[in-house]
Amino acid sequence: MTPPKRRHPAARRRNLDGARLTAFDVLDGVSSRAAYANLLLPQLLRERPELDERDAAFATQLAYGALRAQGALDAILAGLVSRPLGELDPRVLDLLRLGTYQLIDLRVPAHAAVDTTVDLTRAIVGTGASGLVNAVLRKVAAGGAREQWLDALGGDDARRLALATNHPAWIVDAWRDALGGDAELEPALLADDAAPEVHLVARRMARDELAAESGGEAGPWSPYAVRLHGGDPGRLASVRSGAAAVQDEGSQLAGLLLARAPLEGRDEAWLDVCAGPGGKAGLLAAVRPAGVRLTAADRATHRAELVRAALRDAADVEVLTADGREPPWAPGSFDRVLLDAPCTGLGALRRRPEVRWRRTPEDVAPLVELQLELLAAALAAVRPGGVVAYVTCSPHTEETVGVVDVAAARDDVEVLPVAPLFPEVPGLARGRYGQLWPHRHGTDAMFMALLRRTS
Ligand SMILES: C[S@@+](CC[C@H](N)C(=O)[O-])C[C@H]1O[C@@H](n2cnc3c(N)ncnc32)[C@H](O)[C@@H]1O
Repeated sequence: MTPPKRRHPAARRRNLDGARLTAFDVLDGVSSRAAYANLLLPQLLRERPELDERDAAFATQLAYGALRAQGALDAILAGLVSRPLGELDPRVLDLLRLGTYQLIDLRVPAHAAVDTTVDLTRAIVGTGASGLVNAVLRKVAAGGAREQWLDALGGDDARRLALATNHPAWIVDAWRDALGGDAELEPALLADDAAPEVHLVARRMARDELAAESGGEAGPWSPYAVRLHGGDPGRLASVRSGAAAVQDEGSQLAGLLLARAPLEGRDEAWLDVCAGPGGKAGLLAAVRPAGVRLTAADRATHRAELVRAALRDAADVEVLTADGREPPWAPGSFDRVLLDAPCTGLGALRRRPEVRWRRTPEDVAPLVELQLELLAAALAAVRPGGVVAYVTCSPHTEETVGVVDVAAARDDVEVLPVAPLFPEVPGLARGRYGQLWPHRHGTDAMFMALLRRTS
């Protein structure tokens, strides 16, 4: 006898609001499989052609918004659920976050936000959980919008700033420290929380042509940058062909730093020691003078493969899978070395909405150790007189100024100030080093330093 078919809740998903279901699937992938929202969401949207442009935009707003706002959402929910949030079924917690985000941030009318979330809960988790979700979301709705909720949650100014700007407290502290005080802290954090514009880089085409093709505008700092206000850059023929690529304008400046560094003597061999997935290597290959050979390495095989793909049309390049600390190249082989070091990524949070909650202060020390080793190895890889550009997509003082100051203290190393190489970029100097900020420059918070081997 065939056993009776059990109706799995997923079978009822068909009748659900597609945008909200997709947003839930993103939150669920992030919580249960440590997925990256910026990779998972586009994949789900491709797999669900029934979602029109408006649905896709709403799913994106919901998923990214709820992930960014997780700190405030959880602070609200913790006061309304009798158990610690960590003891809830993770799917129920994600559904509560989605509903709460709609109520306090998007101001979706209570009946729509609550009813659709209860429907999702019934279909995905079961009827038992839908009662809890209904009761909690009604209390959220009764508490008003985000401002009222933040007032009700109370706490000191630091907690309020962290909740209001959607950052964990330790990241707020790191940004305050890097900015040198409170004066610009709130605008900086708000800019770090806002959805970024898409920036393109014109690698093997004129920037004007790229602007015309994409409908974007020339970026203010990099001579290769075009900024887009919307649309899918993957649809552009020049991006498909590799003549252009998506790249934050700050990352473009970090690559240009290496190319612009003053250098005496031989200038034939450049190295990008942490090159994967190949963004900066692609720009370096395009802007290097004729006769320069570019070597690009990455420790991870799959990242080195991505570099190979990014450089597929470039002549005189070599891509290696190599650990920059135990390199296959001889000491002093290169004239210019870019070290775009692995880091916490605290300066690129606006692109990866969930990363701020995944990172912890304990991540910093092991990264600093790696960064110090890689920087020492990068300095060994350049000839006397050669230059090393040290770059991170984080403003955290320990992995930026802290790391470079150690190398700068050596007798055979001299610091070359960054800001004079970019006279067109105001507010760039961080002492002798350079620091871009989303609220000042509309870029990721990239840190840049330039060192010369003197002997
Ligand atoms: C910030 S990413 C580089 C981004 C890249 N420069 C770009 O613009 O596309 C850092 C890279 O360093 C690589 N990495 C980490 N440790 C390394 C090591 N010891 N040697 C070489 N590469 C390493 C990681 O695999 C990662 O791809």
